[in-house]
Amino acid sequence: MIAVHFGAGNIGRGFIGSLLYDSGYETIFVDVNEEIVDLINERKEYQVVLADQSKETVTIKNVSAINSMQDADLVKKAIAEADIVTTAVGPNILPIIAKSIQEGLRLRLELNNKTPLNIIACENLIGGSTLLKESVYKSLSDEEKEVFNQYFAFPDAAVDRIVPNQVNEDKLLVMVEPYFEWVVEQSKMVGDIPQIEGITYVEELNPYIERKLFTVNTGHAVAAYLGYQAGIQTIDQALANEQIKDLLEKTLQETGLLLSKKHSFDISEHNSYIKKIITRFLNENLADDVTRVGRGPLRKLGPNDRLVGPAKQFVELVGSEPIYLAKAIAAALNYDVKTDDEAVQIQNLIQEKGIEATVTEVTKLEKDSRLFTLIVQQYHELKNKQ
Ligand SMILES: NC(=O)C1=CN([C@@H]2O[C@H](COP(=O)(O)OP(=O)(O)OC[C@H]3O[C@@H](n4cnc5c(N)ncnc54)[C@H](O)[C@@H]3O)[C@@H](O)[C@H]2O)C=CC1
Ligand SMILES: O=P(O)(O)OC[C@H]1O[C@](O)(CO)[C@@H](O)[C@@H]1O
Repeated sequence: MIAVHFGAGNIGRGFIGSLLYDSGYETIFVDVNEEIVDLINERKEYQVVLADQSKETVTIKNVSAINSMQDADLVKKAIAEADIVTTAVGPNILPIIAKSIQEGLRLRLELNNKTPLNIIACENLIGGSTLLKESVYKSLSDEEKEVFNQYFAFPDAAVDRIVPNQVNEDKLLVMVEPYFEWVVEQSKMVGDIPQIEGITYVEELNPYIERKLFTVNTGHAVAAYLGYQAGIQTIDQALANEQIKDLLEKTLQETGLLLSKKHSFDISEHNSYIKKIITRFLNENLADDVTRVGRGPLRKLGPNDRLVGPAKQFVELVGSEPIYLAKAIAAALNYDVKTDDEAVQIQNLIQEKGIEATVTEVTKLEKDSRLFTLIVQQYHELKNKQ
């Protein structure tokens, strides 16, 4: 069985690649990083180390890699023969890889490979595979769309495993947290369901992806932005700060209230989920940099992402003001890491147009709506304290 996986980075090698190997797949990574591609092809294996006291190490074999900048034809051929295609490249890269995927799927049909194929985007966003599908389908004729619909599917997924920036001498080795969760929407799949150890198949993904994005990723973002503001370097150190931990817990109470209302989650079960996540953040073996977790604030402040997404729904469903989410949004707006292009863009916007126009542009919230006003107010409060 062949898996083609786009993105041989932290999640690609440390999570998806590892589960594919455990399940008997030969994995062909597709990446643009020449050094990583060459190393994978040279060694045909790499190691994954658990970030706990055991430091258990597993060797992932049956791997090779293609440099999509140099060997576009090989990528197409690999897709034409694949049994599954997965991605972990980052949401902004999905439209870029869509062209290779489209060409690979076309070649597959030309070669008369009629085996149904599922393409799963393993990214931190709601509807990642759906977004990829839209990009792949953009330039197809109506006739081609029909044929594609018959043989190919793009089931959405939620992936959860913390894999920090790697600082190892061995460039292929990845240190990962022991915990992982990979949930895939079975109702949107075609053909036989891939037997991959570790995937949980569900009929409807929305409750799972919202639970994960609005708890793990919201909580992580709060720790990152408040940690950065306090001059703290890593997530575990941010949580050692009582004030930050308290604000994080209060923010997750807000998202928890919303989630339990919307998806009828049992409150005490959800509180245990929150506790478990906070314990994961406290893992000092990860030494997870606040600037990795806070990266891309423009995306993270998007209308449906981990901060503004739950804040909007909180106003609608709970009917009161999500004060702690608003504080986190204000901290994200104030995140000014010079090496992060999106943080620089936000700071330039604030400089040029002011905070109100920036909130409108970045969050797409209606000006002077209840949430908009709350965020602007929290931003001014934060600036007054600095
Ligand atoms: N690191 C983590 O803990 C988690 C990350 N994710 C998600 O997984 C995705 C990947 O994140 P990471 O692995 O951390 O990032 P990463 O930066 O380690 O890996 C991304 C990889 O994609 C490659 N890439 C970039 N452009 C490409 C292109 N055009 N074609 C093929 N490959 C390309 C990069 O060279 C890199 O190797 C993101 O969407 C992230 O939100 C999800 C859960 C956990
Ligand atoms: O990968 P993103 O979306 O930039 O955000 C970082 C987040 O993703 C993770 O890497 C994994 O869920 C978390 O560590 C963090 O919440």
